[in-house]
Amino acid sequence: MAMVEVSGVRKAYGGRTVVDGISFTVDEGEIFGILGPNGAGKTTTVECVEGLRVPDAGTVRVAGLDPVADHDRVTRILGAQLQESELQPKLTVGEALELYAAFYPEPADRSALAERLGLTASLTTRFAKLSGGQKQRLFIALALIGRPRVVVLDELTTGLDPRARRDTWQLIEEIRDSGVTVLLVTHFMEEAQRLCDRIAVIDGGRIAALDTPSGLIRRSTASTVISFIPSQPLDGAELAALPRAASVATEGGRVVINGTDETVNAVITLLARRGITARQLRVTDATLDDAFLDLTERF
Ligand SMILES: Nc1ncnc2c1ncn2[C@@H]1O[C@H](COP(=O)(O)OP(=O)(O)OP(=O)(O)O)[C@@H](O)[C@H]1O
Repeated sequence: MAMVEVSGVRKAYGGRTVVDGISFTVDEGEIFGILGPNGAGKTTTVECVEGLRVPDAGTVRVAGLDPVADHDRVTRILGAQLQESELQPKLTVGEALELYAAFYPEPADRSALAERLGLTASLTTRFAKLSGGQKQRLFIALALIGRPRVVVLDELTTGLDPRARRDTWQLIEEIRDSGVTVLLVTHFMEEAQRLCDRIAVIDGGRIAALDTPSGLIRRSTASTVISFIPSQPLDGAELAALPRAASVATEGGRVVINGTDETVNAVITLLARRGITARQLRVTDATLDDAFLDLTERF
């Protein structure tokens, strides 16, 4: 079942279109990622899903409900992560949980939620004194306090150190495992690749691609990376002209070519023809990072 349906949504600010006909559905129980460069229209899109913004055209449904017309019912189904500025610095973790629990008719058990998010020891700590990771865990707890069926997490791990980020990823997976659908806005390829079942790549207010992480890598023109140190210098233009070569770079004597299997075969043939040996030859799958650059540049 589709938990979120976005269909032909458009939004302009002061005559400038920033969301230009976006459509996607998020199935119940999946982690759906929205990935895109700065200013692509990601936040505007999810704010339409949350009912915080009204689309100029198109429709949004959350569990079949209109987030604007059925705002109260949608608020009970959808948990949104707060922005930092929305919490009083003097509020303690326990008080914040109590305050937000009061908004819902059947809130989650506060102490169980605090325990699950590793906040039990910080219940009496004021918001201003929490670390970045603790703040993010509190925001997740507040998004879950109403026992939502879907949560929207917008750039949740920005500013966290690598360990806190990985801990947060684990939490997001646990949320999904508990049956909650997750709509995740992120800048981090590694995060999207690790967590998301499907990803919509948004660029310039439009969907540039929508697929599983491995599907996105496959569909990019740069799904394979071949790199080696040639025994003699090679002409970059000649390499760039090889079949399906998407990019060619030289990094400290090492030639790095993004392309497809066809490119790999062509490189090997070229080297053999020239009698050039390739030292430290490596052929690897491209990462989502490579695919993202390729997909957003092409769009
Ligand atoms: N209330 C507003 N009034 C005018 N312009 C806005 C408003 N909100 C957003 N914008 C502009 O709309 C564009 C899309 O913004 P949005 O926040 O949706 O992008 P984003 O993909 O989430 O970007 P980022 O990754 O930088 O957060 C940006 O150019 C932004 O400056």
